[in-house]
Amino acid sequence: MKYAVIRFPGSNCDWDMYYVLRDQLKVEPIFVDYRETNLPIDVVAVIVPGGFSYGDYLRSGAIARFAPIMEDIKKFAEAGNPVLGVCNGFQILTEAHLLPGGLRKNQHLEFICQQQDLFVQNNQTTFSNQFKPGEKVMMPVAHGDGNYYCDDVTLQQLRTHNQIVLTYSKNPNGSVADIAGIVNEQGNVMGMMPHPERASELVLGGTDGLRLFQSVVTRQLQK
Ligand SMILES: NC(=O)CC[C@H](N)C(=O)O
Repeated sequence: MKYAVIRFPGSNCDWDMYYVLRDQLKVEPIFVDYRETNLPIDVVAVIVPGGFSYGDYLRSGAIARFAPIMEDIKKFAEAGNPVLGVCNGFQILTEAHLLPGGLRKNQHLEFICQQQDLFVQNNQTTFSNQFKPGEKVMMPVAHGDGNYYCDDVTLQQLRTHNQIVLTYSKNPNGSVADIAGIVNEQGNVMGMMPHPERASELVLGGTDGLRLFQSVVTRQLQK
């Protein structure tokens, strides 16, 4: 039962993620290099961590999506397995079309790094079942390109299928409909700009992020 943390050139939240999975969540994490073509057979969840893959050149996540490991991540996702992208991971998953929409430069064109209040809009997903509906939670954001955009038709689809999981209580970046995190229509792929791995220990200011990871474990134990 391994949790794969994918590493690209420029990933920088990989160790934070590994540490939280191992020491706080008590599951077995492994790093998987972007040059690999196959995920190890005993992987039960994939996490694409934050960072600046390929220096954010061209557009955040736009180069990483062509990395060899992405083909197998797509197959893994299509088979219904959980895939979570955080920050740059979210950007990579939209660029790879595993999630709809895209991430643009923050409206005010500045990098933001701050604690952020969020609302849980859907607590029925693989990634949010340990929250109460409408609950206010806190996780930090740290991004320059966190401005989620999708067209009106896509937004309507997101709403119809209950795919909006997290919204900002005070929109920090100009995201459409205050969106901070979404799932795909099947509900097994999630992308979010806030960093749950930086909110998984009291010493870091809170443990709301840990409950997001615990949601994944809970869902797996129910299988
Ligand atoms: N913390 C991160 O993952 C940063 C994400 C991204 N490279 C940005 O600045 O928007």
